[in-house]
Amino acid sequence: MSQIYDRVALIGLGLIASSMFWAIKRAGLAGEVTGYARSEETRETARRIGLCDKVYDTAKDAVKDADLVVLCVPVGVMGAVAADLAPALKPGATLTDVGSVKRQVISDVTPHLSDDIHFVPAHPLAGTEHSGPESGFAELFDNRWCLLITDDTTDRKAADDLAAFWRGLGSMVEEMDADHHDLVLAVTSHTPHLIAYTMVGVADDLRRVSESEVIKYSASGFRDFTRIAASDPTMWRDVFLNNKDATLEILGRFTEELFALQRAIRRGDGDHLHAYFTRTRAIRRGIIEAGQDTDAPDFGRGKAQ
Ligand SMILES: NC(=O)c1ccc[n+]([C@@H]2O[C@H](COP(=O)([O-])OP(=O)(O)OC[C@H]3O[C@@H](n4cnc5c(N)ncnc54)[C@H](O)[C@@H]3O)[C@@H](O)[C@H]2O)c1
Ligand SMILES: O=C(O)C(=O)C[C@]1(C(=O)O)C=C[C@@H](O)C=C1
Repeated sequence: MSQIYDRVALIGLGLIASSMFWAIKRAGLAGEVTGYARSEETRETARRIGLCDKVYDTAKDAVKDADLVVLCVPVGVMGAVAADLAPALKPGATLTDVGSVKRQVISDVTPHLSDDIHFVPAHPLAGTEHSGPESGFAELFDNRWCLLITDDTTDRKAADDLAAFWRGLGSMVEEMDADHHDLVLAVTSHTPHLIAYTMVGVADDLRRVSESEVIKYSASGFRDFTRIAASDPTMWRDVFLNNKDATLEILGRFTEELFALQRAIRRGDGDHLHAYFTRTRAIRRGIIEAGQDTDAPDFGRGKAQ
């Protein structure tokens, strides 16, 4: 892979930014990578572990002269962070983000940008339950999708360069519009996270099942739930507050299905349960046949079942 940008700035040095940094270096995609983190402690950690060629104390200094600026902060603060650094952006630069929600981020960020900045939002569909500057690794994006959000106002060269950059980071790239992205992710990521949070909360509430039993016997399905439910609370609070409509829509459908299954159990309607589980098994097999089970069951490195 060859260099795509002279200078890339990473804003917010957590899991995604640190993984991007190591993957940029692995592929030689940028001449120089600068970074900014809000807390002094994170900046110190970044300097200690060699995360970024240079770590700056302000976002404005980090983005100066950057050809690509990547916002890697929680969805709820994207607008405020963009407002802070926008005056220092180089004319003609591309601004992107990695937020898990797109429509709200676009409405929060766009008003702060002048016409000579090309904003191309993105979302890598890859993560772990870990966060912070020391949690990243170069392989995080390998063979995972990265969705670029484009429409007829998107600068074509900026989007094509960003797509090449994400391919260089290891991802497969597809373009999508923001509303569709938010609906798809509500189905495949956001609502499943809420369900995992709930199930772990239920187990915790159930005093008749002791904590040690929950730990001892959670070898399979529930263990995956506990991993998901260990994800960063700030990130996920922001996801739900900023993808409200799509999540509520999918959650409504989910509860209807759950009630139907509950009724089938109460009535002893085995045919209903069997037919339902047969349908869902076919979906799982379809995912495996499509070769997209790179992260299950133990995210990232598990073998497909
Ligand atoms: N973790 C995942 O699985 C995953 C996957 C894809 C996309 N994302 C998205 O990527 C973004 C970053 O997530 P992450 O997992 O790297 O989180 P993280 O918690 O590891 O890192 C986020 C960083 O942003 C910093 N930050 C928070 N508020 C800030 C502010 N006001 N100003 C400056 N910095 C601030 C935090 O200190 C932290 O260093 C989020 O928008 C998230 O939705 C996460
Ligand atoms: O494997 C995980 O930890 C994830 O949940 C990653 C995951 C996902 O739901 O697939 C989580 C949020 C993101 O925005 C993208 C990816």
